Amino acid sequence: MNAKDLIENLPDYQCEQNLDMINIEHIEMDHRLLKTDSLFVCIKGHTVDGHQFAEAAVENGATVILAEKELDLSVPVVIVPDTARALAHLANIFYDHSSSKLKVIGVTGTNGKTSVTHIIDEIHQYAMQKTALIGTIQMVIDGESHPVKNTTPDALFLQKNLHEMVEKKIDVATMEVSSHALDLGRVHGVDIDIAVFTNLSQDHLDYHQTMQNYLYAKSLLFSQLGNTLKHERPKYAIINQDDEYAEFLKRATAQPILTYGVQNKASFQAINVKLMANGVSFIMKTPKGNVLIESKLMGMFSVYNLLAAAAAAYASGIELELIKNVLNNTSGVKGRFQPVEHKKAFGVIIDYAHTPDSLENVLSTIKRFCEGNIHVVVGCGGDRDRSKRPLMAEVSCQYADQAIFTSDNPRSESPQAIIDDMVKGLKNNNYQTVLDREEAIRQAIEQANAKDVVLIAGKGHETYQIVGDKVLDFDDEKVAIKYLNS
Ligand SMILES: CC(=O)N[C@H]1[C@@H](OP(=O)(O)OP(=O)(O)OC[C@H]2O[C@@H](n3ccc(=O)[nH]c3=O)[C@H](O)[C@@H]2O)O[C@H](CO)[C@@H](O)[C@@H]1O[C@H](C)C(=O)N[C@@H](C)C(=O)N[C@H](CCC(=O)O)C(=O)O
Ligand SMILES: Nc1ncnc2c1ncn2[C@@H]1O[C@H](COP(=O)(O)OP(=O)(O)OP(=O)(O)O)[C@@H](O)[C@H]1O
Ligand SMILES: N[C@H](CCC[C@H](N)C(=O)O)C(=O)O
Ligand SMILES: [Mg+2]
Repeated sequence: MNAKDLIENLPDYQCEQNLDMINIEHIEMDHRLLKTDSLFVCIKGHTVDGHQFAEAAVENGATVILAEKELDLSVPVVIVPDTARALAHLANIFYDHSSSKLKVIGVTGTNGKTSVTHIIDEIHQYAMQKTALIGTIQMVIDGESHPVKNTTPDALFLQKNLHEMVEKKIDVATMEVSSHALDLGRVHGVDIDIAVFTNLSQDHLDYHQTMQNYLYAKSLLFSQLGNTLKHERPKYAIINQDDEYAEFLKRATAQPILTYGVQNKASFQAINVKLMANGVSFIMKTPKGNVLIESKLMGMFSVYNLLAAAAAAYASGIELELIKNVLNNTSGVKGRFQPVEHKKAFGVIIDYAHTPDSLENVLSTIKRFCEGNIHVVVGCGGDRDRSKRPLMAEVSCQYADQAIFTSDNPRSESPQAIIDDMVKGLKNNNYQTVLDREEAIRQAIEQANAKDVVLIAGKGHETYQIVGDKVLDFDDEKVAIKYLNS
């Protein structure tokens, strides 16, 4: 693409040099990945300032630099007030507004995004549509898996892959939209058709500082719904009517709304809910009549996830009978309330609960059917919201008979200091602290008797432990199996 034609799309830029004869084949924000004929965008990050790589970028093949300040370089420098915003805008144009050429479903909320996106994706696949999925675990394009760094990728990765999806004739892309992504504008320009809200509870206060800021970030998915210049499909907001922030989020959007819930009247409402030891059942009231749902997924939180996915699929035009079939057959996501297969007389469950609310949901679900004692192994991530640490410890001691507090991705923090934060002020004493996660899992399994349940929480599908800068192999399931078989 001609550099001048591309850059002229920006509302506010300065460039002293001539861009007429320059061809842009790639846009890049990481100088290590540069190819020839590239536009390099300097982003001021949380760790480093990308402007410091501009010179190296030119050496690596950049023919135009987009920056927030003047730089003395041998190639033209385009100056804009905000390079991150400009990048999202330009990537959308460079990749030809790809999001407007396929259906995009975005799911936000503190808990349940991965779970709900997977069910929505399954429903569309069952309806014979070609699908893509972007989220915490991976990006999947028509069955092909790609690794991801973030739950919601940066604008460049996102636009590039939406383009790939259009090339591969994907009908519907379902993506998790994190609050960080919304705050940082990673989805600017993405023409989302159906926006889903799961719930809001405490997490990420290291980043957002207050719950108001966190709520505001989440609300951007709804206030930006339908804001893109080019869009052809109708828009829908899908809101959890039982969440305390439902009304705020409904007011954030001007698009049609479908609600779901259990306690309050909603477009998709679960009545006669039965929470059983082997799943849930309920009557799902819908705008097109009632259907009986009998699912293997566990707990009240799964009822909400099933309703959210059903409402989104309905808004997407899928037949109710088909939605029902998938809800009744879905087996959930790896690392989410996942039973470990073994021959002992107690249960072991791996789960990704890493917030006070999700931990409470999972533990209270176990409490409903556990006939023995509940053991929980849990830690809190380093370089993440510190204020959730004592809350997670308190919930653990409140619902479990025995808690073992251990490490979960300590990152740059001292593992002991994280555990100290967890137990500071804790009134209960039904806990131990075991720094080494493998040893913690071993002890929990050793302590379990017949009919007990061991919950290993916080890491779910993760196959690593981040300690300092090192990413070490660690898989809760494999470790549990090792001690269950010994
Ligand atoms: C705080 C945050 O969101 N950070 C994201 C950000 O990293 P950063 O700001 O530290 O970037 P940086 O390293 O300072 O680099 C700045 C610029 O210099 C460039 N650079 C850097 C080094 C170099 O040698 N050359 C170079 O060109 C980089 O490509 C970048 O353009 O940009 C990176 C690239 O897009 C992201 O991967 C990174 O996510 C980090 C890994 C992260 O942990 N993010 C978390 C907080 C996050 O976003 N989480 C949410 C999930 C939350 C949930 O599940 O609810 C998510 O969506 O993943
Ligand atoms: N609707 C829900 N409400 C509360 N807790 C839930 C809900 N759905 C799932 N959970 C719990 O939260 C954990 C994480 O679920 P999931 O991975 O679907 O959430 P997420 O929003 O994608 O999380 P992340 O922000 O880390 O990507 C699950 O393992 C389960 O314990
Ligand atoms: N998306 C969440 C995942 C947390 C998973 C937990 N294992 C941890 O590392 O804290 C985060 O990045 O905060
Ligand atoms: Mg997720």
